[in-house]
Amino acid sequence: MSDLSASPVIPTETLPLKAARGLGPTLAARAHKWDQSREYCHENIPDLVAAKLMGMSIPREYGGQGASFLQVVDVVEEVARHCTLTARIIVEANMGGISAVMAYGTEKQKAFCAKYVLAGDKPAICITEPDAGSAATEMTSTAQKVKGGYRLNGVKHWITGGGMSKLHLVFARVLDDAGVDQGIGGFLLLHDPDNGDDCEGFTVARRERTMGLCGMPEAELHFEDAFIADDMVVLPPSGFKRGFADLMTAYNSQRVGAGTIAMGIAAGALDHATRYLKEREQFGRPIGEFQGLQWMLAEMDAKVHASRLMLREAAQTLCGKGFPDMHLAARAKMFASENAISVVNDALQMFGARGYGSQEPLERMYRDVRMFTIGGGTAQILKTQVAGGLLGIKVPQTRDGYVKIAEGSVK
Ligand SMILES: CC(C)(COP(=O)(O)OP(=O)(O)OC[C@H]1O[C@@H](n2cnc3c(N)ncnc32)[C@H](O)[C@@H]1OP(=O)(O)O)[C@@H](O)C(=O)NCCC(=O)NCCSC(=O)CCS(=O)O
Ligand SMILES: Cc1cc2nc3c(=O)[nH]c(=O)nc-3n(C[C@H](O)[C@H](O)[C@H](O)COP(=O)(O)OP(=O)(O)OC[C@H]3O[C@@H](n4cnc5c(N)ncnc54)[C@H](O)[C@@H]3O)c2cc1C
Repeated sequence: MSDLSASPVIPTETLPLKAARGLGPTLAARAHKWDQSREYCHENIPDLVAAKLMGMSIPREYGGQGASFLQVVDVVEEVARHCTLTARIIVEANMGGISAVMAYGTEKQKAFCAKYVLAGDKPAICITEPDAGSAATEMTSTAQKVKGGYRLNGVKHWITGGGMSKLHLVFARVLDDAGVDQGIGGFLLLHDPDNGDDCEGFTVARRERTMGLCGMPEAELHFEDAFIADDMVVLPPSGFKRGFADLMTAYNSQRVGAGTIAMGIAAGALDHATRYLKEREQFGRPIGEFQGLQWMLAEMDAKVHASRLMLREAAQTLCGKGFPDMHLAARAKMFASENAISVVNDALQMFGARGYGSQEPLERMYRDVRMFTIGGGTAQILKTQVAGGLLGIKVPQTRDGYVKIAEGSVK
């Protein structure tokens, strides 16, 4: 468990954090390559495995380090300063889907998933569909109960790592033998064709061409009667009826991780800007002597630091199921992602034309950071969630949502 007495500011100097700090310059030197080639950073994976950063949050009994979410976010911030792509891999190798399995899974599922993640696999979490993005509970992918398991049907898109990830946690609407909707469950699907584990009925249909994080595949996945055996169903603790709530409770850890990547990019951009303000001279003096830029720098620093504090608070304020509190996670991720875009934008501005070119990492960081008010729950959705918490009311978004509450059909 995390050291809850840890200072809210100074990261605990853990072995993983030391390892991440040691890897920083190497990751930074390679980051441009993945961005330009749009290739996955396979070369980084052995370094992450050797540094025990893949699956550091997995309990020791399954081969991990048993690291807390607080210790994970410290590593994520450090890596994100240098390479967004690698930071996203570390988040999904320690939070979100893998954390749901470690919390809700069977012994077999935990050991099975730990093996892949510890060996370097970044699991994919499959929630979003073409017609169910923010309105995730309107997903139409189904898991029809059949003898020995379930048949998955549907389309998921914007799946991070699609085509690269071996493990997939697929959210789907469970239908019993009679086709009656039971609620939403999580289904573990292995896609590892190089090792003969190709799931029939599962296809990677296409890859998005993205503005940032260019080395990470964002793919559309098709499920056509893909069979998932009973023992690969992640049964949420409250059953399928509240399966979405339980699975999203686990997902809140990934929201904190995603917000930390955004903050880490901004922290890295702040480092670059601070360096440049002392290096660049105009009017016979370092541009850092101009008060306007000094004030910008101070504001950037405050935004990064406030984000860091909120994220570290969320990482260590755990709900009953051992995951970050929903509202703290939403607030931290919303705040960090919006402010990170602003900070990276200002840092790029301080470089003048140089910031707009590829001699500095700022333009890549600016393209990378832009996703974080969208992926992981948009800033708008998270603000609604925070407001609902502040008001102490449910905030249904469908037109009949409030009617159902009034009628008592929705609690
Ligand atoms: C918009 C939503 C919040 C859901 O809204 P709905 O009005 O459709 O449904 P609700 O009644 O609000 O929720 C149903 C049920 O689940 C509980 N819930 C919802 N969210 C959470 C949460 N984060 N933590 C815990 N519990 C949650 C809610 O309280 C209800 O429970 P009760 O029935 O009241 O007990 C939701 O659809 C939403 O979050 N939409 C955004 C979609 C999203 O975040 N997608 C992420 C996909 S993965 C990704 O993007 C990866 C990229 S990243 O870098 O990580
Ligand atoms: C880089 C990247 C990686 C991703 N990785 C994954 C992944 O690994 N797994 C996965 O499942 N998904 C992933 N996603 C998908 C992501 O979760 C969705 O894009 C996100 O939930 C928003 O859904 P949408 O794109 O359909 O936008 P929409 O829901 O169509 O929203 C469009 C706009 O309307 C706003 N909006 C919608 N509803 C409301 C409302 N009720 N109130 C106010 N505003 C509203 C939104 O905030 C947004 O501005 C990823 C997305 C990106 C960009």
